[in-house]
Amino acid sequence: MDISGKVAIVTGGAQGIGRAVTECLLKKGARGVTIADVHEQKGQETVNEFSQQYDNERVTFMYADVTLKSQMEDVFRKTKTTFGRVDIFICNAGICNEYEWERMVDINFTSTIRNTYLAVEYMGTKNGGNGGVIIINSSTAGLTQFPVLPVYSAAKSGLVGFARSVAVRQIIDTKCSVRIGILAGYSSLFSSIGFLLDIYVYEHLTCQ
Ligand SMILES: NC(=O)c1ccc[n+]([C@@H]2O[C@H](COP(=O)([O-])OP(=O)(O)OC[C@H]3O[C@@H](n4cnc5c(N)ncnc54)[C@H](O)[C@@H]3O)[C@@H](O)[C@H]2O)c1
Ligand SMILES: CC[C@@H](O)/C=C/C=C\C[C@@H](O)/C=C/C=C/C=C\[C@@H](O)CCCC(=O)O
Repeated sequence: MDISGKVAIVTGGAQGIGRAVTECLLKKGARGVTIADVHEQKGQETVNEFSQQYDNERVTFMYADVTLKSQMEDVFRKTKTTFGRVDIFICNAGICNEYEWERMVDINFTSTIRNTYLAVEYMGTKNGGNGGVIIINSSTAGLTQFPVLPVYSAAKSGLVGFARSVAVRQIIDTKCSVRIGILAGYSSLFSSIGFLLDIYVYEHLTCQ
């Protein structure tokens, strides 16, 4: 995809993968990128750094919790006002915490679906948008079992099922010119998080 002149929203872009994707979009010539994240300090730091490196008119931070519809609506509305359009939605924000599994399902799964529909509403040609691309950040844990992170794995599997089904039916492509894709990355963090998170599963799923 030719990124030049395109406008993107990246959830969870204050740090980690979302930050790297934001930088990649800027390097490839995106006209504007909005980082939507709950980590205000990191978000501002990232924007300050990228503004110096790339051009301060091209990247902006908005405090937004992906689980709150009104805040995400604000993100789409303001991005459109600031940059004139929205072409790319990187649905990346996520947490990994089996102790707070209900919140994890809300952030990693439920909100991703809600915000995908919101993105289609804003980018789709049906409502006067230019069409676009949605990328959902799942995980290899969504393609296979992950014994130490069962709920994380379930939520990420759900995203794969959702994106595949939407893509195969081609509803949003044909009616709205919006394409959907899914990322399923692996990790180099296992040696540290694997041990810590296994404790929860041990406490709750064993009968000893
Ligand atoms: N790191 C990996 O190895 C790996 C591998 C595969 C998939 N993933 C997925 O990639 C995505 C990003 O992972 P990461 O490693 O960069 O994580 P990270 O913790 O470094 O960054 C996640 C970002 O999401 C933000 N965030 C969390 N909850 C939010 C909310 N409710 N609303 C808005 N923003 C919120 C955080 O503030 C943070 O800036 C996640 O969805 C994760 O599941 C990560
Ligand atoms: C959201 C915060 C982020 O930083 C946390 C990421 C947590 C996990 C990374 C995950 O997305 C990748 C998972 C890949 C799993 C693949 C297969 C497993 O079965 C491998 C298990 C390996 C092991 O047990 O050591």
